[in-house]
Amino acid sequence: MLGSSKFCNSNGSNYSKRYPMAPNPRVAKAFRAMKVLGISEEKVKPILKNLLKLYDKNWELIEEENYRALADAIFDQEEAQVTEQKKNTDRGVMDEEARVHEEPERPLKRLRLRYQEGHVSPSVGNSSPRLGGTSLRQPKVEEAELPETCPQQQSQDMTDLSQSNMENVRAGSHPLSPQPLIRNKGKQAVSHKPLSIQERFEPSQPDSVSPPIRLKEKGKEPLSPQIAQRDKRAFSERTPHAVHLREPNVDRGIVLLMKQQTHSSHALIKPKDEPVTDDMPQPIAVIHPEPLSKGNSSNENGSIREHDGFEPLVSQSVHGEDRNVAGPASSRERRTNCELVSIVDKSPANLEIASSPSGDVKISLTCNSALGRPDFRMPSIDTVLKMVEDKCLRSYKVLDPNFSVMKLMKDMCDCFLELGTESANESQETIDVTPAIDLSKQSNGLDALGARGMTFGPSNGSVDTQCAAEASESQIPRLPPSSSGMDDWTKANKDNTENSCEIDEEKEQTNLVHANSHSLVVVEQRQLALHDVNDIAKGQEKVLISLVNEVNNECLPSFRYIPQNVVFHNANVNFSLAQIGENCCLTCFGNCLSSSAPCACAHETGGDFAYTLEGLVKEDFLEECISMSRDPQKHNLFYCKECPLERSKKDDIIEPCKGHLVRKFIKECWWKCGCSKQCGNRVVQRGINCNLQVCRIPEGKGWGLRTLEDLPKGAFVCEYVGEILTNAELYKRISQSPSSEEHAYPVLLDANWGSEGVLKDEEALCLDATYYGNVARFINHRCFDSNLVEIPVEVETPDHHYYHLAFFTTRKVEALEELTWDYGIDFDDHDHPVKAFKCQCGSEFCRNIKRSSKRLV
Ligand SMILES: C[S@@+](CC[C@H](N)C(=O)[O-])C[C@H]1O[C@@H](n2cnc3c(N)ncnc32)[C@H](O)[C@@H]1O
Repeated sequence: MLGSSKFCNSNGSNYSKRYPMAPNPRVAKAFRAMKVLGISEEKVKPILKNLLKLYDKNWELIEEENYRALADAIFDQEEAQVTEQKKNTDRGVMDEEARVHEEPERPLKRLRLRYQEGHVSPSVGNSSPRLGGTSLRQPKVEEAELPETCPQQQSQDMTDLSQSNMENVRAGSHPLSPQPLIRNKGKQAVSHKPLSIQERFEPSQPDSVSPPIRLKEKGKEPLSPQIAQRDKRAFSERTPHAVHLREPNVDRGIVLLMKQQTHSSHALIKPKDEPVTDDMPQPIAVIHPEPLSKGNSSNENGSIREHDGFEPLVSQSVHGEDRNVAGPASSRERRTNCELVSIVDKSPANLEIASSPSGDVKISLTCNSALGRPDFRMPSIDTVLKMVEDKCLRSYKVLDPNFSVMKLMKDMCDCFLELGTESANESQETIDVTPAIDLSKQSNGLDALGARGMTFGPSNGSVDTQCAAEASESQIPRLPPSSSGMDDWTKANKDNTENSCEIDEEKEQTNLVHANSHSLVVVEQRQLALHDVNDIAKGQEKVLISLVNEVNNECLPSFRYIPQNVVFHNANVNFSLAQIGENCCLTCFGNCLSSSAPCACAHETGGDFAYTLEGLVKEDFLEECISMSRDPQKHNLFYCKECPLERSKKDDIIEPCKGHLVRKFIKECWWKCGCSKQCGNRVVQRGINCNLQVCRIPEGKGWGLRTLEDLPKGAFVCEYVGEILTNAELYKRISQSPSSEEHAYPVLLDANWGSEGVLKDEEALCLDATYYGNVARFINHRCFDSNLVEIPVEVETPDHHYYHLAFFTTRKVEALEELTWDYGIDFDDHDHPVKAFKCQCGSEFCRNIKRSSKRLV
């Protein structure tokens, strides 16, 4: 309940008397709030009235931050009166600095200071004299750190200004001549008129001494019409110099602006018109992490806070000794000559760094009400702030005599540009997977172009220490536990454009984790990428892989192109590199294929190499592989005692193993061998070498892959690349997938299961190219007489749990022929987690058709 005293003004008069009607409770509350600050009702009333008028009765603006606007307006008026009085008594104008120090802090001011202190970045805050730190020193400003000019960008910026801001400009406009602008990370100084350091930092004239930058008091200026006008003028001074730098493809901007030196005849560029307001720190940087759509400068209440762009929510000033390189101590009050200015209506959040050459620094973050807008993406500001904090602020010891505001500003711009660049790259590129073992970097590695290897490696500490360092030199792509591919994948919105078929992806981000043997995990945020019709691999392969659709308007399914396998989190692909050394052909030399005695790698293929000198798979080896594929029953089938596949189904009763082919492996030489990187026993690891094209297949098979050149029999085409998963992981994935048809891209790595006892779940691996894959994910199935055959290829490890699955031609293939392989599907197995499709392979031996006709009969 409200006591009567709360309704009394300082004179004891009662509201009910003053207001015959019941007093507006908001008015009463305002009076009460001011009373707490020791301000009488009498004083409050006229100002409140004015404010209500000014804010068009928008009480929220008056009430916010505990009636800050009201209190500020009252203090401003008081200040104006005091100044007037002082003038009248002919005591001269007191320097504002002195006044600030002499004035006891009024209650609200103290409150505000505390508030501001609490929000200041720690590094700067710590240096604050208020917080017991030492004074900031005069920053050393180097010529090289001074910014460039860019008149075009100025004009660009002008067009970027919102209508309301333009009105501000018009209201108090005093256009200034073009100023040097910060560009190109602020490194080089390019001005219309080259200026010497002296010109930039000549001492101020005594009468132009401005007060030291003090804590910015939000809401202080624009509360009275005059003050509002002053703020407009301040804005007008800035806008002509604002430059809105935009990163290509990045919807964010940095607005850079040179602040004109206004007080001194030795100013950087002499002002012709308006002086700069003395009492506000001059922002040197305002970062716009995410500009919003044009033309909306209102906050959610529909009101426009014109000054928000210049008045930081948080700020800190630190006073320092004078360390001016070019002038005496009096120059401490001068301001730095450059600033970055926000365009309020476009930016939901601004980061400002303001300083004076005397070392006063203000860092502020302003978040306006645009935060609630759907197009506002908060993570970016977090990222920006964190980066700025880490890279700039923490690394700056502001007490360091070498501290330079210009350097700080430059670093900050660098951070921001870096972020912008990263973002631009993200939006353009497909996934960038660093090979786990970058063979090209090894001492006797492969040729730079061709060197490839599997991208898995030690991750659970089971790696021999001798080799761990080698392995950990590069990162091992692993998918994070949280990323189940399917879970993380957002189906792309499809958008057809005239000459391209692009995935207009949602802003979904998927993580790819690179882990190394030290379990260092780096999570990379990647956005889905557009497919480039000229090269869906986007330069990740040695050759371009183009894309055409001459059949319909459909676009490629959403996936990320990876040139090498990546490890999904549970897959156990650890192996001991040391073991490889033991059996490896350390003594081989040059090209193993032309050596008189085959090296140890040939043991795997019966003492003879699988490749010809031309790099083709030898006829007999190839034919055996083809035969295995076409007629598995004629070959060695292995039946597990307890099949990991059946186990993965998680049925109550584990069904008997259906059998696995015991396949023939090719073992390639690699960097541990003594041979050269041109050794002919290195084929698959060199990657795709022929001209391939992803194209739409008319016969209802969706997309397919074709060759654009004639290929001889036994030629390597590509390997099947995807995520390395355990079968358990795959089954889980499939069961969680809305449609098993979506999951049409797994292949089992069971070629060596027969040589094992009971396989552990984590040893039963497969490749899934649904979400991450290479060009092989487009190869369609053909029963029996396909023109490709898959051959297991061992490169890095004798551990046959993991291997490369490589495709070689089964015959001569002509240019433009579709490439196919026999998936080995049993079309009668309705128990299989991946639903079989209705085969359209067109082969006269189609197993699907046969079965249908049998049934009909
Ligand atoms: C590895 S993908 C091949 C690329 C796929 N066509 C696409 O558009 O992305 C396998 C899927 O392609 C389709 N497919 C492959 N071979 C097929 C065939 N012979 N007949 C019908 N559909 C086939 C099936 O939908 C199958 O699940």
